[in-house]
Amino acid sequence: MPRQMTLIGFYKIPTAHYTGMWRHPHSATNLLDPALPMHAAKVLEEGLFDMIFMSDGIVTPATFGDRFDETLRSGSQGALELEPSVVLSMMATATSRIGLGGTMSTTFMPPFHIARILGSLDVLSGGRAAWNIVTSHNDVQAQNFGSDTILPADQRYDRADEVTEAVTGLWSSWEADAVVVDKQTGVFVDPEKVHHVDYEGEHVKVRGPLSIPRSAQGRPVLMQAGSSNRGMEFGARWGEIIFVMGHTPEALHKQRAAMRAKVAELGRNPDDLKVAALVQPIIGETEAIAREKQEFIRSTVSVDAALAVLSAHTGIDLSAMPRDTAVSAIVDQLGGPGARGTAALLNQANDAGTDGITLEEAARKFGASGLTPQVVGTGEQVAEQLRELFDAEAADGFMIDPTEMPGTFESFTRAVVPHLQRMGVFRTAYAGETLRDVLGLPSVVS
Ligand SMILES: Cc1cc2nc3c(=O)[nH]c(=O)nc-3n(C[C@H](O)[C@H](O)[C@H](O)COP(=O)(O)O)c2cc1C
Repeated sequence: MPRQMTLIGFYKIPTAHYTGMWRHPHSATNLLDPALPMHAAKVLEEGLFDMIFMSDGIVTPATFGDRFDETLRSGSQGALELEPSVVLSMMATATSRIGLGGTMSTTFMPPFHIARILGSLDVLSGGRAAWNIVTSHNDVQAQNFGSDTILPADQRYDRADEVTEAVTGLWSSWEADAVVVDKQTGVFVDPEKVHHVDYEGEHVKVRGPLSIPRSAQGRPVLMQAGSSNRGMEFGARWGEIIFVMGHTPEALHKQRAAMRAKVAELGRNPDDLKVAALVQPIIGETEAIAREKQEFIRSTVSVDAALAVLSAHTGIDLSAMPRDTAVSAIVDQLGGPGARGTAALLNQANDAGTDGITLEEAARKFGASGLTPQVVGTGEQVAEQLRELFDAEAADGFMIDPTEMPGTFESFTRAVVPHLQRMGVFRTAYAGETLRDVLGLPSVVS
């Protein structure tokens, strides 16, 4: 079978990367009704997506003007953040095949907690869970978890290695056939097939075993999105799906090749890694309608809301900075935790213009898509652009960044997926029951 594309839907409320998503006339308003995430998951399952994914920021962003006011007032990213595993559990009950990806931070969550929550989701969903492993970014997050400051980035990744070793150890603490449940003999679980983990690192310590058996797919799929050298090293060791952001096909191709090379260096098969690029599709009945939609999105960006998100991402309070400051001048200041990826993206956006862009122009771009590349056109044209990126090996698949919730998922499923299928780059039926089967990833034995 020819190489098949991986598709992941980014479920995020009130907004994903387009700061005005919740205000879009086609977006739902029942944001706290479980019917909304359940519907979104069902729509993506109809479109045979590999997974629905939820990120988690674990803080109300408050860098802009040193207050959370603009974030909350404008409903920009982080204004509302439901705990992913709870929402994913509801999605699980509404679906039977689609993967369920959730984010948990290795910096703040103990390994037993992570292993148990995602392990439970994995067991109860029939082997459909995935863990987006993040190390978090800043002190304000740490302040929600009992510390004044966050560990330095490299130490966070050292801790993440230990937490992931412990979590995967816990997920392996029950042998596959440990559960007996034989009413005749009265044996519930074979204790010979359940083992302590006795993990002891510099940062974490856990005895185990886990209090739940293995899932149908052995353990949840591991996802990651590091962009620093240390982050990529971590991703190469653990990642089965890696998220990337790139402004050009060349930049994406380079990132994918670099990740595959690092994976191979560690003795893993690079084909066991799916590199998923973020894209924001804008789909119209005609190309002209799609362009109008793109312009509508651009024109409804709030510069303050975008600057609030950008401030949170870079760790720099951009509230008092003159709007006509050249972006190149700001990029030079971006050295803080979590800022490198944003700085690199701003540089790419900047390079796209001949004279460079101002802070206000950057905020308008950032507020429309978070600098995620927009893919604009009819369903067929969007499918064609994705197929080109896929065929050029710029990515193994895509994370679909919505501009309307759940409208983007509905139009993508109905207008784009059939063309991808016709082109032979996307499945026409789910292969197998578990997420690992669907992704074509090896099952976990040990
Ligand atoms: C698509 C995508 C989703 C991400 N989701 C989260 C998230 O939910 N929570 C989080 O703290 N960081 C998230 N990140 C940030 C990454 O985990 C990572 O920290 C960032 O890309 C910077 O890389 P570095 O950690 O190597 O510096 C995400 C990044 C991308 C590209």
